[in-house]
Amino acid sequence: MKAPILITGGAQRIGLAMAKYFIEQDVPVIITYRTKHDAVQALEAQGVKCLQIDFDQPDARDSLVTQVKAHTTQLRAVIHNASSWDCEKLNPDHDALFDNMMRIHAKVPYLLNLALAPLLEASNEVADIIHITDYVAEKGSPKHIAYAASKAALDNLSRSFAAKYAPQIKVNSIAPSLIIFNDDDDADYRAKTLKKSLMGIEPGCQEVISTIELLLNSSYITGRTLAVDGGRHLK
Ligand SMILES: NC(=O)C1=CN([C@@H]2O[C@H](COP(=O)(O)OP(=O)(O)OC[C@H]3O[C@@H](n4cnc5c(N)ncnc54)[C@H](OP(=O)(O)O)[C@@H]3O)[C@@H](O)[C@H]2O)C=CC1
Ligand SMILES: Nc1nc2c(c(=O)[nH]1)N=C([C@H](O)[C@@H](O)CO)CN2
Repeated sequence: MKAPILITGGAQRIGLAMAKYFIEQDVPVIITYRTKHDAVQALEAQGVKCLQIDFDQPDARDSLVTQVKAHTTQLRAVIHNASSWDCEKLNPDHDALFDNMMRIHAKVPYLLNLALAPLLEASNEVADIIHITDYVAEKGSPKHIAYAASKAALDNLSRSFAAKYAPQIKVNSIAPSLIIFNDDDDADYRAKTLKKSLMGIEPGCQEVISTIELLLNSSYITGRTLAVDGGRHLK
């Protein structure tokens, strides 16, 4: 029996695409979800262990670790995908915004990596931790200041945990720019965003999945950040 992959925020969009991909590859999957999207029922029918976890709740991390340990004795990978793309304009309580961004993007991955390491080390092959960050971790973002800073913190965790857990566990970041739009993104925003990269496309979830597979299949890449950004840094 293969060891499962844990994906946080797996009930919609990129996280859901990851879960569906690994199910198709006959890899056991555990997801966390906050909102019970329609997809959760379908995932459960396909054998995915779906855990309702709101990381803003104080007992969330302990509850997740307890439930994961009750479900499996080993993990093949943990993919920290759950995220809140909040901004200063929509959240005038900047004190709370900063704490919320740091919690979901840095504190939760930090504490889960420490708590779940024994399960990853029990894997019968080299295991992986993958942090899904963002291009703006490198560049910053005047409209998503706290978000970008929290993603930069998450990116830095890759280097510390890579050094701490090698050689049994590899730890890397994937730093996407535009992957998929949100349904409420209007035509003007879409056109403006597409122009920000050299490739000028909305690549879709498979772009991230292919990068995850590259990391899972590598025996050597660790402590690194793989940019998936269409050459945005050169525009
Ligand atoms: N989409 C894109 O183009 C890009 C995405 N990224 C990164 O890729 C990853 C996936 O992106 P995308 O699929 O768009 O992500 P989403 O914005 O769809 O968020 C993914 C999930 O995270 C969950 N989540 C948010 N806050 C919490 C919380 N406090 N507790 C538990 N779950 C929570 C959400 O739950 P709920 O459904 O309840 O809201 C949601 O289902 C993210 O890390 C994102 O930052 C980076 C650059 C571009
Ligand atoms: N949690 C999320 N993070 C990000 C999202 C998103 O929808 N959810 N979207 C983006 C944008 O696509 C941006 O990369 C381009 O405008 C960034 N992060």
